[in-house]
Amino acid sequence: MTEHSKNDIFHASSFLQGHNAEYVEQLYARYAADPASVDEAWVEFFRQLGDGEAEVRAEAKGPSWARQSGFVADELTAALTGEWPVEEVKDAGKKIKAKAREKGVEVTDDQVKRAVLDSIRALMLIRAYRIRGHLVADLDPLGMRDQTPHPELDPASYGFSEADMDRPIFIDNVLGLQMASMRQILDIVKRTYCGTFALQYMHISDPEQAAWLKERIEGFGKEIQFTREGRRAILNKLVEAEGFEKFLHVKYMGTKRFGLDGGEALIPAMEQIIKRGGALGATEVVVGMPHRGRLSVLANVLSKPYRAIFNEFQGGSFKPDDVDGSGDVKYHLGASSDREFDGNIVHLSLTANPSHLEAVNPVVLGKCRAKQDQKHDQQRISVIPILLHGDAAFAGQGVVAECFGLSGLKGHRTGGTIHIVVNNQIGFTTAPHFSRSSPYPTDIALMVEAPIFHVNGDDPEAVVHAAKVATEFRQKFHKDVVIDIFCYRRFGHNEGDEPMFTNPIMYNRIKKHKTTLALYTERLVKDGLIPEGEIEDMKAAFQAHLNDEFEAGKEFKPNKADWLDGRWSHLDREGDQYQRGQTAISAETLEEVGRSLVTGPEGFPLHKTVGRLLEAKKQMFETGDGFDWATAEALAFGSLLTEGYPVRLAGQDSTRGTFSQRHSGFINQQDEERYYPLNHIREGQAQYEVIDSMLSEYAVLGFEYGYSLAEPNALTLWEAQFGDFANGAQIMFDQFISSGESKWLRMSGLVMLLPHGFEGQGPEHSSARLERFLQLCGQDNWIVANCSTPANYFHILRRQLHRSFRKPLVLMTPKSLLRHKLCISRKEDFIEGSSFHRVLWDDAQYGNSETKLKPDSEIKRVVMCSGKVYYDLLEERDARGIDDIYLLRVEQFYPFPAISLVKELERFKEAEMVWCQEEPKNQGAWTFIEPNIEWVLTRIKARHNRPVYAGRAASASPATGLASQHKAQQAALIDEALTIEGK
Ligand SMILES: Cc1ncc(C[n+]2csc(CCOP(=O)(O)OP(=O)(O)O)c2C)c(N)n1
Ligand SMILES: [Mg+2]
Repeated sequence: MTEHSKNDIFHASSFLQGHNAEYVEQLYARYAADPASVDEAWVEFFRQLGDGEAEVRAEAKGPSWARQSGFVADELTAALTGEWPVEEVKDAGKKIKAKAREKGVEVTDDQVKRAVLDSIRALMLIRAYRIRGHLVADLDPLGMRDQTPHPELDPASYGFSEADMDRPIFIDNVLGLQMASMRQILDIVKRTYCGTFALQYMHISDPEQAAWLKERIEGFGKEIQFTREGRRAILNKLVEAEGFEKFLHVKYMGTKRFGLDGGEALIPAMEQIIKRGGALGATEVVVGMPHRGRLSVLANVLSKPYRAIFNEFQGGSFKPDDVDGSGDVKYHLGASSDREFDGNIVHLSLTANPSHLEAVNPVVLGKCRAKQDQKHDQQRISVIPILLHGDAAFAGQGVVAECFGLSGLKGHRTGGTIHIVVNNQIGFTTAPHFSRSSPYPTDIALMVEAPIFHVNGDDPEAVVHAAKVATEFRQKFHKDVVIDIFCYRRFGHNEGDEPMFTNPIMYNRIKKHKTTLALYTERLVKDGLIPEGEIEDMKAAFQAHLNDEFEAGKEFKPNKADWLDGRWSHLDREGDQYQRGQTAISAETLEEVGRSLVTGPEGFPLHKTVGRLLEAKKQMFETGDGFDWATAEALAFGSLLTEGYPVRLAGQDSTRGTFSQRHSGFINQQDEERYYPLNHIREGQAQYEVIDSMLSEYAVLGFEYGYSLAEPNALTLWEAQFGDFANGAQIMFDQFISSGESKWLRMSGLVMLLPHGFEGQGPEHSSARLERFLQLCGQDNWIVANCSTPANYFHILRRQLHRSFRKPLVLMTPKSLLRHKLCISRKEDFIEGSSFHRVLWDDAQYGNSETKLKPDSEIKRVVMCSGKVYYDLLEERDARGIDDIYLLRVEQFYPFPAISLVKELERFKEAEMVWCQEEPKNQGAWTFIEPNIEWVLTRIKARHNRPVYAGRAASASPATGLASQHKAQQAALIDEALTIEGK
């Protein structure tokens, strides 16, 4: 083939993707004129016609493409395989004619050509429907969607006029038929792809998945069919969904409930997922959802008693009176229950969430992952996550994309989420063309090649069918699926809102539009399934039931808060925050963990530097001294593992550690296999999982928080690459981690490791914004700490699991201290007799410093500080030979160690009190700690009853980017802290 013709074909192929019929003509003409020059062109051509991307990419040669595309002429196939000498190809027409003649039919050249063209064009049209049929499908109950006919779906674009509609066309079993007329073909593809059920799947490159979906919906006998009972069940659910909202509308007119009116088909769809999921191995479903329809889901899917909901409307609480907690509005609350379908029991839970749309998604996924891990379910079919979304939020909130990003990753996958978009075609007051750039709100799901079922919410059977196929797909392929329920919102955004201000055209239509239930009833009456009038009895019976529940709601009292059930039953929410917990380990355990840390498998090809690190570690264990930060961490992890507590650490590059300090997986330098020493401590130990996470903070932190909500008996940690980046996950800190227990009575023992410290790396690699976390402290909601020794880090980690309650731990972690010669601990600091210290004494007091301090009564100044700056102060004080300044470290900021400080500062009643920090004055601990220290000083009646500040001046940015400026500032603040005026 000449270069010239290759180019031609290349261009022609790209035309073909636009289904350019002219190209077909050209190719045919070229073939007829000179078969030898176009044999490869045919190959290209068939490739273009192949069903699905996979075939396009397949390396198989011509015949398979030809067959898959349903091409007609055996002769052409043979030509491509070389079974036929190419010269004979031009006789193909003659052969066809001869074959026809044998059957007594005379066929002209034109007829041969037309038959070939018909086949090719028909297949092109069928493929176009598979790809784009959904664009013109009957999805919008309001009929407002742009329905401009699409040229690729128009038979005329392929040369078929009305006169060509009825002759038979060979389509080689595509659509399940050997032959079909264009009229029949159109009928089938329109019913399959353009009805009230429209599957978008041609973006899926996995051939098995695409073929499964196609098989499931395409061809004869694949129409949506429900049994009588199935249809009645749908009707019943619609009666409940509509009746519940109507009841609330009457009883609590104008009270916010974010009604589902217009999207009622959601309820039978969820039922179907639970039912089908249960039949396919699920025993648990975890749901996350926004405000819209939440009360209906609680009542009609999770079976929360109607009376409990009515009681909340009447001002009642969701929790017993004797339980503390600030509570939350009723449309944010979680719930759980067991449902049974066909003998399969499925436990359902709805995760509590804040207003922040979509923020709950990663939390739900983390919970599911924990539950799957507890069931040792590698396939992840036993627990299904369902996430519900509004159309505007799904398109707009970035965390949605982040969660799709997590969906296929080893450390974060959950076997596929079933997403349901309640696509009411509006977000508050904003119409879709203002709120997204893509045709559908679901287009974000294309990124993971999830199948997307677009369905018309006024055809509940289509919706339930989609739910069924979606669930089957998820259980089979363990992958995300999306159901996009096109519907509408009958009233305003909430019940006090007037939609006519902003959307009069839509709302004028809605006013005239019958409800989903009314339309479905008409359909069932028409089909003779229910007698006319019966629906009124059904509705009345349901309203009567609600009335009884309403009365019962007046007296309803929640008798039990459920936060300490199951895996939490050994815990106590009111535990004393001063508990130390048994955090020391035995010398034997220390040795045992140590052995695993320094030994890889025989002959394991380690990186040279890692080998040296292991040698250094060996030294630590041999001498019982010099334990560094990373080793202390590994000791904490390892000892917990031996006690049966799994450890799960996720963060960017966490296996190695951002600062090359952790190396908790040994990497085989030949094949990159990973060996995790912490998983080889002893038989029967718990598992260590370290995850190099996706480059996200928001979703990954949310996921780990979710994990910790479902698993109190594991150490779950999230690590920021640098503490600064944690602010990308601010919603998680504000809305969930700091306040979740108070709002929703849900404890979490999550640990957040945030590298922090001013080492001259510039504005973005210095500060973890300690001040933000301190500002959120209240009601013992979490622990905020900044440890300065490896051993204290070890103890605070272990303490997470060795107290009778769980609290999130926000930990500033070091960078330069990872390798600081003074930042080391000794064996005694880990074993019996040791524990966590909220405040730490001056090293001179331990004899760890060259300075011999004067007696307490002669100490002139106490410099209090936290974290890395302590070592700067220590080194400088010792260098200057100062002996009347005492350095006191605050290791835990919150809960504030008031009792410990009273005890320590009482020793220095006459001394000046200084708070020294590296952070600018408007940042760091200063504004938090100043009043706290003042309280302590007043309490002990100290001479100086307010602390003095020594640190950087207030600043817009956390740190300077100029190394010289950093040095000067750092030297100045140390000097300020260590200089006593008038001395
Ligand atoms: C992150 C966030 N931004 C803004 C809001 C305020 N808000 C609440 S509902 C809503 C509209 C949501 O529209 P959509 O997602 O389509 O759900 P619908 O209410 O239509 O069911 C907005 C903007 C919010 N709750 N969360
Ligand atoms: Mg909406």
